[in-house]
Amino acid sequence: MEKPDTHPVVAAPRIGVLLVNLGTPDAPTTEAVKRYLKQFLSDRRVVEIPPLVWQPILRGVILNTRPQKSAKAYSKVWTESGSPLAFFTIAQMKALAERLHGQADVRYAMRYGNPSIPDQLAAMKEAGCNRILIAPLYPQYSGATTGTVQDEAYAALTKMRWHPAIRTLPAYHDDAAYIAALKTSVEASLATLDFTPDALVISFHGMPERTLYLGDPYHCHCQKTARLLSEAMGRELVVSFQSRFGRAKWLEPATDETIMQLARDGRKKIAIFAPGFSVDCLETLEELAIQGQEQFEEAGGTHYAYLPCLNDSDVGMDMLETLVRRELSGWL
Ligand SMILES: C=CC1=C(C)c2cc3[nH]c(cc4nc(cc5[nH]c(cc1n2)c(C)c5CCC(=O)O)C(CCC(=O)O)=C4C)c(C)c3C=C
Ligand SMILES: [Fe+2]
Ligand SMILES: [Fe+2]
Repeated sequence: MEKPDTHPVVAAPRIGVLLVNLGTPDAPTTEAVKRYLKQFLSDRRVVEIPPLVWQPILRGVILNTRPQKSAKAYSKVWTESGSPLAFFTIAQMKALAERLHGQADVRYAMRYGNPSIPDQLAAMKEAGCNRILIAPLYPQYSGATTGTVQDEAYAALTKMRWHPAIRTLPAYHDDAAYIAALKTSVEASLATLDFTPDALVISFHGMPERTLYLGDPYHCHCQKTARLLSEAMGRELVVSFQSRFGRAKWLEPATDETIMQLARDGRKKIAIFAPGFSVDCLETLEELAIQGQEQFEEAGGTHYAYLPCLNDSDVGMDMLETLVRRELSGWL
């Protein structure tokens, strides 16, 4: 390499915080959803079937059928500001940046779609961030969520000559700040209802059941969140797992079957919430709030309420600020 005339520019050092969520299509169209699902469902942390077997199924069947169906579902919850998952994640980033008073460069990335983790890490490095906290926004750890975010970040670092120091936010499924925020948020939402629920359902995104036996802690993390919240609230919570995908057996009981059974058992008024999602998204606003209500009423239920995620609420941001400041200790 030819020797340049000047020393390379070295930016003033900064602390960076990168909030990372799952990602979402760029638009509620078949094409955009297809692009998104192709990247998402090609992640070997998400679908643990050998690519030689899986890719022909994905490209031949799934990507020719599911995008159209999913695009219809997305269009029911899409807003003027775009996908709910994206705009709530951006709102969280802005609120956290404000709370950290310029002490850190706060950005966000998506594991699938845009902005990508490698692009954001490169931009932060360029801006001088030599210490970066990567915060996957998943309270419960799973290889398919937290694990793959960390894989992607570490892979991006292999392209950098001068690494920033890296910290990662651990799963916070049993953190007192998280449980307290959920209790406050759920109780505040319940107080706005014009009925008293006969049952309170806590729904987590599902995973293939075999991941539990392979050592993924996700199932235990969900159960522990539910137990701690139930103890904190002093009331029973009915645990279930939603969004089944594919033919394998998933964690049970399934949310749709659970709510229909509650109606059949005479529990005609229910409220449901999903604390495994940091922000509201397709899986909560369409599957729980819309489809869930239809299923419950078809089974004879009379009163149904979906309670929102923490999103960028004050109580949710108090919690996120507590977690982030803790991980930044010694840096800030
Ligand atoms: C919160 C944790 C999540 C886990 C665990 C998870 C596992 C998981 N998901 C799929 C397949 C799909 N998930 C989809 C949407 C989706 N999933 C999560 C979160 C978790 N997924 C979120 C936040 C979202 C919503 C995204 C949005 O844009 O709002 C979808 C796409 C939608 C659809 O076509 O139904 C698929 C597909 C698998 C296979 C899996 C476990 C291995
Ligand atoms: Fe999912
Ligand atoms: Fe378990």
